[in-house]
Amino acid sequence: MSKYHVIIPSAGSGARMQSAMPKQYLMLNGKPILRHAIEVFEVMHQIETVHIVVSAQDGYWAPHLLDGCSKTKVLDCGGLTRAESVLNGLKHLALEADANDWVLVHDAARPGIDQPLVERLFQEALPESVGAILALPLADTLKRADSQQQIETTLSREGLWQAQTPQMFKLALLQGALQQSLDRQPTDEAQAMEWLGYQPKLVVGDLKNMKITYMRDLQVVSALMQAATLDNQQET
Ligand SMILES: Nc1ccn([C@@H]2O[C@H](COP(=O)(O)OP(=O)(O)OP(=O)(O)O)[C@@H](O)[C@H]2O)c(=O)n1
Ligand SMILES: C[C@](O)(CO)[C@H](O)COP(=O)(O)O
Repeated sequence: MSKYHVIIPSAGSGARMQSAMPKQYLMLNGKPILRHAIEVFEVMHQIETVHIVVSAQDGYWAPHLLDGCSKTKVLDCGGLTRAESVLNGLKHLALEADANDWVLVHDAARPGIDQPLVERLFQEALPESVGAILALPLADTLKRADSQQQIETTLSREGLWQAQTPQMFKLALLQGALQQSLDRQPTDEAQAMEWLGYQPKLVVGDLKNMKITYMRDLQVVSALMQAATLDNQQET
């Protein structure tokens, strides 16, 4: 029976956020951003291990960030790119997990993940599928800008999705794909798999699982997460 492991890339500098510290350490709804995802995976019985990959240099990691966690370990093997951080985490995981285990890669900068979304990924990543990612079909019209930031053309949004995470693949397959494509800097795990000719499944995610990239995203994600919590409380 395949097991499920999680790698949380959390070694970025958050340059686009322009905050005093890397964005994954900023407080959101009462806890550091990186803590939200850790707590979701910690309580899921399907998840065997969680490894959070941090930068050995960022100086913000502190052991208390894993208080109360029993299956999460920190790896200070963050790389220069997200793909490198993920690959370094996979190399460590490969020392203790089976090649055929599933690994879910989830951005620390996506605190809005929740258990139903992860279980949707499990259910819809068909057994014969090579893997799957959470994603959202594009809702807005797409424009391409020229160098003057004027509209050059309108692009069809037919069939276009915005990738989210987790992105779930078999451990050895993903490690090999990232190893082979590192110099091409895949923007996500799925792209490394696509370059090998695979077609991972797209599973509908949620707006609250958006990536915190810019300062303005903090309020949006905070509000979406609080609204979801209220909805859950009203349903119970
Ligand atoms: N060398 C890197 C770069 C990014 N990440 C992680 O990958 C996730 C998504 O990346 P992104 O939003 O681009 O984060 P940053 O690279 O920190 O942001 P920026 O591009 O604005 O610097 C984040 O959780 C980030 O910490 C990582 O582990 N290692
Ligand atoms: C993996 C990802 O979050 C999917 O949308 C995205 O590719 C990360 O990109 P970033 O530039 O590292 O934020």
